[in-house]
Amino acid sequence: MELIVETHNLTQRFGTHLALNQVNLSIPKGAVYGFIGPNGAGKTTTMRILTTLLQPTAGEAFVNGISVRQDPDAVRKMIGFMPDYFGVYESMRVWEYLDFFAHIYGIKQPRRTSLIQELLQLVDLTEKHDSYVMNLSRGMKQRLSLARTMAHDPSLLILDEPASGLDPRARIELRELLRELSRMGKTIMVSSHILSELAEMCSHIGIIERGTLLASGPVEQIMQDLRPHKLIEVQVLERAMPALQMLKQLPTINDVHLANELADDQAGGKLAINFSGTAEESSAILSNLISQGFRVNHFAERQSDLEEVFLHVTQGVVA
Ligand SMILES: Nc1ncnc2c1ncn2[C@@H]1O[C@H](COP(=O)(O)OP(=O)(O)OP(=O)(O)O)[C@@H](O)[C@H]1O
Repeated sequence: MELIVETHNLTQRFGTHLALNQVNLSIPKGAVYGFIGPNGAGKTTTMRILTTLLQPTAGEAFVNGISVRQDPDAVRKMIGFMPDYFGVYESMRVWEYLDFFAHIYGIKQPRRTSLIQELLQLVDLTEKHDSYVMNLSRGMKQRLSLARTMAHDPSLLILDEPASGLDPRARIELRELLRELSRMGKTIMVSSHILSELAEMCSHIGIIERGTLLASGPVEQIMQDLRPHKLIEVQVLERAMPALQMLKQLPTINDVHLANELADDQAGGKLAINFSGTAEESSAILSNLISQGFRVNHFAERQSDLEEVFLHVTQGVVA
């Protein structure tokens, strides 16, 4: 597994306050890495170090194997950073805003003009080419800001709380955009203090609290490690009671109960399975039901699981 971000005992002090405490991050190339923690956990501080805006007190951070301390210029070329504030560009037109940043990145004409068209198309703002930034919605501003971070074609995007303050539609649009960027081969590190904002779009997550990295890795693995007990919901079209009896016999199941009242023994219904096995074992439960003639029309792990992992790991303490 090739890593694009690696930190070794990364530590940051502000006076006597320990904002990061020996953080060891590993982000594989191509990952969508959700960096999650409550307010004040140290997310922005980590991102500022990775983007070379802040020198760490101790420890090391590498991007594509290059040290942020030793060669910050090379690191900057590989990173697109979207901070959690937009900045004061309200009286610029959309194209001027992108032109300004592309110019700073050293992109010459006529390439700059075509690049602006490409970036606007990517973030679905082509029609806003001549609009003033101040007239854009918050979601549009976020997408424009994201377009800006892409101007020099970086391989790593670091996005600080991009979904904060967005309405549900804008959030979905942002999620789609991040998926598209991921398909284009970008590695994305994205922070939030709300896990559900990130849960569906991340391949990996890191959970940080009070400067300490509590867990980090592929989403599935974190779920497996931190919340061995899962809840599987099953719905059968009929014979819920016999299905319950059958499931009780399976050795991989800790407990199973009916999740709704049944009209009679032959009625269909919902079952809730408490289970701590692997994905293969959960698939075997489904095979068992089907091979014994039960007609299953729903079989799923409960969606709130990741949220529970987060609550379980963090204590919700604000530093
Ligand atoms: N320049 C600074 N000087 C002093 N303290 C700082 C500075 N920057 C951050 N801190 C402190 O370090 C801790 C971590 O802050 P950081 O901004 O990294 O948290 P965060 O996880 O990004 O939180 P949020 O979700 O609120 O943005 C906080 O206690 C914060 O007050």
